[in-house]
Amino acid sequence: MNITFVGGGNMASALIGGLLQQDYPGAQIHVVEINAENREKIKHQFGVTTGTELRAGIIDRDVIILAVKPQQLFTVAKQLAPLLAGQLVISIAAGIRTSDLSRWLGSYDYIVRAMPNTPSLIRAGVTGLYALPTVINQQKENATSILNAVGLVLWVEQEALLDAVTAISGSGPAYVFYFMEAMLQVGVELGLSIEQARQLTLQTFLGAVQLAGQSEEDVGILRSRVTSKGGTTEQALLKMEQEDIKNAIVRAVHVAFKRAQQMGDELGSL
Ligand SMILES: NC(=O)C1=CN([C@@H]2O[C@H](COP(=O)(O)OP(=O)(O)OC[C@H]3O[C@@H](n4cnc5c(N)ncnc54)[C@H](O)[C@@H]3O)[C@@H](O)[C@H]2O)C=CC1
Ligand SMILES: O=C(O)[C@@H]1CCC=N1
Repeated sequence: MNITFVGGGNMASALIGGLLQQDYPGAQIHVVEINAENREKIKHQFGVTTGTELRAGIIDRDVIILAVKPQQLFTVAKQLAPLLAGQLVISIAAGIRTSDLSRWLGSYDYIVRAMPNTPSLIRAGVTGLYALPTVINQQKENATSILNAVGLVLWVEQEALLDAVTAISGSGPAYVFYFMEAMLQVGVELGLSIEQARQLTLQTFLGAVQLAGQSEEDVGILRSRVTSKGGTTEQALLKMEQEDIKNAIVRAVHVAFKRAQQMGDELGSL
C-alpha cells in the first residue's frame, strides 16, 4: 500500500517511525507538509519523500492519512475533495466526525476515523477505529493492517466512543508522563541523581504495567498487595485520598472527553 500523510507533525512522525520499525517500505510513504522545518525534520529522520503539493501527493496513492490539527482539517479537506478517486482516507483528528469530514470531502464514502497515540513510534501504540458504513471490507482490513503495525487496534461500533478513546488512550500517555514527572521530581528532592530517579521511575511503571497485564486480578487487588498495614504506601495513598487525587483524575479525563465532543460540535458546524 502507498500511504500519503497530510501533515507531518508529532503524530504522523510517531506513526511513520513505527511503520518503518516494522519494516514497512519507506519508499511507499510520502508526506505532504507545508511547514519547511517540519518537512526537513521528517525527511531527515525517516528518509521518506516529502512535498508541499497536495495534488502530487494524492494521485496514485492507496491510503491518505489526514494528520493535521482538527482546526486545519476543514481547509485541507476542501482542497483534497476534487483530488480523491476512491482512496481510503484515514483521519486521526480528535473530535472531527466522519459525517462532517465526508461532507467537506463532497459526500465521500471511504473514510475511517482513527485515534492512535504516540507510543506508536515504538510500536507500542493503541488505536481506536471507526468506519463509515460505506467503507468496503478490504479498506477496513487495510486500516487495521496499517495501525496494527504500530500497536493494538480496537474497532468501535459507535463513533461517539472514539471521543472516549481519545480521552483514555489518545491523551493517556500525557497523563502517565505527568505522573512520572512528579515521581522524578520527588526522587531528586530526596537526593537521588536524575538518572537514578529516572531508572527507578521508568522500571516501576514498566513493572507495574507488566504485572497488571499478566495478572488475573484487578488492579485494586494488586494495589492492596503493595500497601502494608501501618507502612509507607498506606500513608502515601491516604494523602492521595485526602487530596482527592483519584477523583481529580476522573474529572480531568471527563474534561478531555467533553473537549473532544466540543471540538466535534464546533468544527463540525463549518
Ligand atoms: N499528538 C498526539 O498524541 C495525537 C494527535 N492526534 C491528532 O493528530 C493530529 C495531528 O496532531 P499533532 O501531530 O500532534 O499536531 P502537529 O501540529 O504536530 O502536526 C500537524 C502538522 O500539520 C501540518 N499542516 C498544517 N496544515 C497543513 C496543510 N494544509 N497541509 C499539510 N500539512 C499541514 C503542520 O505544519 C504540522 O506539522 C491532530 O488532529 C490530533 O488531534 C491523534 C492522536 C494522538
Ligand atoms: O490533545 C489532543 O487534542 C490530541 C488528541 C489526543 C492526543 N492529542
